[in-house]
Amino acid sequence: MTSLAVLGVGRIGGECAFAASALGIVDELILADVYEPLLRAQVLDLSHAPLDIPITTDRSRIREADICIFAAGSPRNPSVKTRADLFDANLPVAEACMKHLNGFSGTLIVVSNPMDVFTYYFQKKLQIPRERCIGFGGQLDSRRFEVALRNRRMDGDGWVIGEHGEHQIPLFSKIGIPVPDAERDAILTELRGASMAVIQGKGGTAFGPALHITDLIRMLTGEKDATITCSLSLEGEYGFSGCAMGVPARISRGGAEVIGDWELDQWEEKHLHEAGGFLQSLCRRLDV
Ligand SMILES: NC(=O)c1ccc[n+]([C@@H]2O[C@H](COP(=O)([O-])OP(=O)(O)OC[C@H]3O[C@@H](n4cnc5c(N)ncnc54)[C@H](O)[C@@H]3O)[C@@H](O)[C@H]2O)c1
Ligand SMILES: O=C(O)C[C@H](O)C(=O)O
Repeated sequence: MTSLAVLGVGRIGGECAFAASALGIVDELILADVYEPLLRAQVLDLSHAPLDIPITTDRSRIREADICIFAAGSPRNPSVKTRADLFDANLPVAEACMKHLNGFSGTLIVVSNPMDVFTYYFQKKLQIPRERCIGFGGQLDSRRFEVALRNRRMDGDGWVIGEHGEHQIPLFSKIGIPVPDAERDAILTELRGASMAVIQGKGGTAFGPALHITDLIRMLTGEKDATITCSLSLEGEYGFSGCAMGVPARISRGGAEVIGDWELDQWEEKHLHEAGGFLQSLCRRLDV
């Protein structure tokens, strides 16, 4: 039995609730949103699907959930340049959602942006083990990197670490062929704009993140073990603490275990240094 709570059932939260139920990987949904008409509509729409899944909107049940997705708060629109620009808009939302999570002992998947910042915020505020407070974004960024490589007829595993945002770092050293710095920079620029192209065309990203998140849920329920990149509070790994950041991690039923010994090349080290400094400065603004 796996119960999934979703805090914020807008575009991505709603899509995750639907995908996880349709794929049969959760047995109960606990849905919450401040906008009651949307919440009612999502429950109704799901109940009209040929799915046999109990759905509750009783917020007091969130803290009992096995897995909770935090997807509440504002998304970007074309005039919001970076995910970090959502900090001021979404911090009060995270603060408001804290009350539903007091005593939570499951695994929190943080989706709302700036995702790395809220991963750190919830892990520290809730004092849950860092293995059980996982920021989602690395799987999506890594996939986008693979697509960019494929479009250039370069095959290889696309690993992306760092911030889920402008300071993301595609790991060119892991694809097995040398890529000159100028081409790395061009690909990085393309990756920074990858989701904005979706936001401009359809208002927000949904299919990509939702299916990666269901995959993460499968790992957390023990259906499969895998190595992915995700955001975790760091305790000195890669030279950083005082922030959460995308790093390689082994995911299993126990949660996410940081893999701290991946070797990076000079270009990657330089970008990682900038990413860590940037996230540390954002996290210092939190009252944790
Ligand atoms: N990490 C990722 O890869 C990723 C992918 C997609 C979206 N996002 C982020 O997820 C967040 C949500 O995006 P979206 O497109 O679903 O936006 P959305 O506007 O469609 O949905 C957000 C929902 O949050 C609800 N909400 C606001 N305050 C709340 C509160 N205090 N309690 C409960 N619900 C509350 C709103 O009513 C709304 O329904 C954004 O910050 C977006 O940037 C991250
Ligand atoms: O880019 C965004 O604002 C949404 C999300 O973080 C994404 O990467 O799809």
